[in-house]
Amino acid sequence: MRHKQRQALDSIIVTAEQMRQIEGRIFAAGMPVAALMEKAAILTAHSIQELYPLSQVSRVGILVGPGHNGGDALVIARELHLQGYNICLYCPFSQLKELTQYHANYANSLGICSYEDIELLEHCELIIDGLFGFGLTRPLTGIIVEAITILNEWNIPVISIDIPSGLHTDTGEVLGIAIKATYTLCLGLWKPIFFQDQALEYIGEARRIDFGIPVKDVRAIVAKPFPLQILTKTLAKEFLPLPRPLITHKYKQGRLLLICGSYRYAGGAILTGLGARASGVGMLSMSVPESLKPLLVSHLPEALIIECPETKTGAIAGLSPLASDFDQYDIVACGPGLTQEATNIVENILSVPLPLILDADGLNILAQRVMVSGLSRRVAPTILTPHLGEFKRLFPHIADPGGDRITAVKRAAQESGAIILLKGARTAIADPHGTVWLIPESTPALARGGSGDVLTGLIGGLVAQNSGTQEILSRGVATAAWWHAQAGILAAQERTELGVDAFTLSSYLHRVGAGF
Ligand SMILES: NC(=O)C1=CN([C@@H]2O[C@H](COP(=O)(O)OP(=O)(O)OC[C@H]3O[C@@H](n4cnc5c(N)ncnc54)[C@H](O)[C@@H]3O)[C@@H](O)[C@H]2O)[C@@H](O)CC1
Ligand SMILES: Nc1ncnc2c1ncn2[C@@H]1O[C@H](COP(=O)(O)OP(=O)(O)O)[C@@H](O)[C@H]1O
Ligand SMILES: [K+]
Repeated sequence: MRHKQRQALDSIIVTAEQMRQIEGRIFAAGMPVAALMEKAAILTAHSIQELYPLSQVSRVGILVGPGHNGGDALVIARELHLQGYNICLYCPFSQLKELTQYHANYANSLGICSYEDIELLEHCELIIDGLFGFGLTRPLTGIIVEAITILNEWNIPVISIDIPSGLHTDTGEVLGIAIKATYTLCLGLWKPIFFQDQALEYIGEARRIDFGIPVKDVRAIVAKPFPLQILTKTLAKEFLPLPRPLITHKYKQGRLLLICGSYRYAGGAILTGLGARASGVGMLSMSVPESLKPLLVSHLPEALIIECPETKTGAIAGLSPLASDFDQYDIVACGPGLTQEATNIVENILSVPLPLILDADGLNILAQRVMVSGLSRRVAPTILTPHLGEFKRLFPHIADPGGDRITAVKRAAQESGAIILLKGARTAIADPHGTVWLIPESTPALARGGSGDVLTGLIGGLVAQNSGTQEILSRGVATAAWWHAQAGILAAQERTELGVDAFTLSSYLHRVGAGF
């Protein structure tokens, strides 16, 4: 049980303020500050030694800041020195926090040299960045900016302690300038920065150092349901409808209606259908313009393809009676490849009393008609899956979603009453109650036309098999996004990042489940 609770810390994200409060509880309960620093820094030193053993690297430059990030750096400096590494420190600050000053004095007594000129570290084979951690709130200036500018131009691997110095812990914003790390060793608990697109190129590869923060202290500060959560493999596994019940039938395994496609964007409909197919959904129906029916049947023979009357240019003009019998479905997904001509389809579908996913042109039409504010009046939940461009059109007043994406998606969900999935390198999913799910890893191989269509079908098919409260629904959406990203990673490993077209991606989806 306690092991499971510890494991749960893998999926929690805390803000800088929450981290401060958790730390505060530990200190108030009697843990000496120096002892906690020692625990965290010793484990960090071990990780550094694993990554860069003495057999490969001997000259190590360590950047020491004025606060406890600098204190960690000095404990690491001492340990690596004692192990035989050749250490030199860069510390341009005259005032250090008391504990940091003690460690600086001791490092000095061991004969570890310390410089105020960054150029003297140029011949190091590894740099450890302990300038600033989650205590940084104001922009860097002066000599530190110059030092980081020089350092970022060197071709030396950098390990950042806790976070790359110069980044805001919560938003991932660059405060003046920031260190570009090769690895970042996150101390204790994951922070939002690790899931903010704008910070990713500074973080490099991220690892968490679990130095034994008591679960009860985390629980006391971050109440359930946790406001920021990572969709881990364990959580995804719990949600996938595997194994299937022995006694079941197709109508019990989810009934999904996709409304998609046009003469212009016929491929989008196929890809959405293939995403849905991979979800294992029991019964897939697809409403498409009538002239596309033969094409869709040839690609998705198992699906019920419902032909709809079409406009002169080949967009859906209206839903046929079969597609309008909404008792037959558990969920509807609408949008990929519709074109903006299908305005009345989107307007009408909003009044259907079923969970509804809107993507692509579904979103564009929603934005154009300024219908977002009406979503909260829907009797069933709505799921919007915008990329950044679509998000800006839907929520033009929400400040710079390219910056602090986590806050932006949370606000959008709270304002609209919909579940919002904001696509990106780290896709974020927010529900109207304030929970945000983050997808911890993905691949730029997915940045290709059509991969979003596959995602829409996959979400629809998965959620159709396990719909329920809004909480369950948002977790289902997040699980589908995790699944999609994992399939991308798997495909990119085998075929390089250039080999993951959307059709190929859809053919890798089933292999993710097979790996469980
Ligand atoms: N969370 C935890 O439980 C633990 C945290 N530890 C370390 O403590 C760090 C946080 O330490 P602190 O709160 O001391 O903060 P930091 O070490 O992150 O930096 C804050 C210090 O930098 C100064 N400062 C802030 N902005 C500045 C600027 N623009 N220019 C120059 N100086 C500036 C502040 O006056 C303060 O002294 C973490 O990142 C981590 O490395 C560890 O020691 C062990 C345990
Ligand atoms: N740099 C990236 N890293 C990881 N995933 C990405 C990246 N860029 C895009 N993606 C993913 O690819 C998909 C693209 O979707 P979208 O833009 O809707 O494409 P389309 O509409 O052409 O199908 C999303 O799931 C998104 O998260
Ligand atoms: K740092």
